[in-house]
Amino acid sequence: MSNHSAEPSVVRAEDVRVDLGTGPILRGIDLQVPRGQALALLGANGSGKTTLVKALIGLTPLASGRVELFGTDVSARRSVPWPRIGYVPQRVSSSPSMSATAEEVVASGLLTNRRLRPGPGSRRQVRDALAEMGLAERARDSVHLFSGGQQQRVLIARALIRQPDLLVIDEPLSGIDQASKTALAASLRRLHRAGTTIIVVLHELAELRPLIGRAVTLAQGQVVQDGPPPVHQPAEPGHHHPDALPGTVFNGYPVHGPGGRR
Ligand SMILES: Nc1ncnc2c1ncn2[C@@H]1O[C@H](COP(=O)(O)OP(=O)(O)OP(=O)(O)O)[C@@H](O)[C@H]1O
Repeated sequence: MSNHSAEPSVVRAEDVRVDLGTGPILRGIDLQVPRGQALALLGANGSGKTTLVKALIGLTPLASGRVELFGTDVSARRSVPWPRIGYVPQRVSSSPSMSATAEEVVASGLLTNRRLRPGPGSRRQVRDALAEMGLAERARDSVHLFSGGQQQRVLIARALIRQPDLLVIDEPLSGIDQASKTALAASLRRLHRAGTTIIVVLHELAELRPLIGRAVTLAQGQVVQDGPPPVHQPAEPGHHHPDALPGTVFNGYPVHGPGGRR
């Protein structure tokens, strides 16, 4: 990985631990994300992906450790640079057992609007953001009429409206229609080319594979793999591909195939 020592990393997490409920959810997380990187956070259900992205942007308190955003310590959660962050929480309907709370959805709007009063150019910005997500024609329609994928794109447009330096998206591909997946992948590629740092929580790389430069895999609250995106990935996280060669790694897990097989 190249060393961007001239400027602070967009994200720098050191030995992060998060405790929720009865025990540790994340342990010993070290993560540096340089400017302009498109990073996928992979891992099985419950491995801690959502908790990690929320900890990185100050929405979940740390039990110990430290997080810096753009060189500023945000561990105390008082100095999170909201205007530079676009956050799109996990869709409620994509995960009924671990749905985003109303607070989280509201927080995502706060991150977007806290320092911005709608000004003379705001309508244009809204239209531009919706157009970016392929929804220019739907600007005046009520979102409860939208498909899940369209609603997801509206949320992303809300995160994009002020052109954040860091975009954090939780499971954008889950349960959305193919047109929305394609539109989303194209939009994220454009943002990446424009220099936006992107952290995206995914079950599988799928349509976003061409975008992703680095994949970090979590298992049971710890980083178990960090590097270029895996070449092959099983459809079901945590399941080994039947053609896996011994000693290879799929989705972050070493594959121990049968002895003499090549
Ligand atoms: N507020 C909470 N209180 C107690 N436990 C929690 C809380 N939030 C998450 N957890 C637990 O922390 C673990 C990690 O959850 P998290 O949502 O971060 O995982 P994930 O990798 O994003 O999973 P998924 O892919 O299902 O969204 C799970 O065991 C979950 O039950």
